[in-house]
Amino acid sequence: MIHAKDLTKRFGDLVAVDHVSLDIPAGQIYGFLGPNGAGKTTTIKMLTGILRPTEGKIRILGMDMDKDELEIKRQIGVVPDEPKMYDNLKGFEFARFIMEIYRVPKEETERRFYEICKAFSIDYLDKFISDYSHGMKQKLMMAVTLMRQPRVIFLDEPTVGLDARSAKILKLWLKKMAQTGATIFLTTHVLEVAEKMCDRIGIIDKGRLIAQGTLEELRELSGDKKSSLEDLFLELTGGNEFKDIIDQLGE
Ligand SMILES: Nc1ncnc2c1ncn2[C@@H]1O[C@H](COP(=O)(O)OP(=O)(O)OP(=O)(O)O)[C@@H](O)[C@H]1O
Repeated sequence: MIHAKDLTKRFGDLVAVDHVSLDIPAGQIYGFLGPNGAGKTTTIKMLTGILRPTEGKIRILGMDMDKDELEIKRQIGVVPDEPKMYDNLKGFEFARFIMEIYRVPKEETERRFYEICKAFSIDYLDKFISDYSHGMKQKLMMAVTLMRQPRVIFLDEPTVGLDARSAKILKLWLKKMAQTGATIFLTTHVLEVAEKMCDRIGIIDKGRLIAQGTLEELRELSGDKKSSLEDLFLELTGGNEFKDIIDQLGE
């Protein structure tokens, strides 16, 4: 469903994403982890057609990004870390606008939209988006994305800004969608989110995919079957310099 081969993005001399290859089948929740500036957002932007790769090939839902970019964009769902929305619209107007652009079956989608709003406690649809907090915008963006039931969904840091209840609902909703065959790609710094909900995890560092697999496979890679994802992550991305700092701090 999500397939990338040797995906690379250079910004001048900086190689932000360096020959990353991914193969994520239908029904899988894939967690993309990495330190700040590792290349997660740049990867998502390329996979969703927002940024053109310097090198590499992308296929989503069996379509080639070079040839079918518009159709891919019509079929996928994207929840960016900083959703850009129309400040001068009210929440329910924004939802209608999205329904029109994507030409979805209106009645059924509207019913699902209100069901999702209820689950996420979105009770501010008659207010202007300009008056929303970051978390309120994030939730509305999720609701208008999930109401379309896309078969492939990308979420950049989806739990940032969400309260504990909304984060829990989101996890359950995404799991339910994956069970019905949707493919979900999410980035997160919250290792607990990755540990609890992702079927497979990829770790990117300085643009390179340094490890990929189930939690079990990552544990085997480190040779310690009991490691937590936090230990594995720090071991893979930390280096000796980090260990020295931790030692100095007495951990
Ligand atoms: N438009 C751009 N122009 C130049 N450099 C960029 C641009 N976008 C990203 N970068 C650089 O590419 C690298 C990867 O950035 P990216 O935003 O993909 O990281 P990230 O893993 O999402 O980080 P974070 O966890 O902090 O959000 C960084 O060094 C960043 O400064």
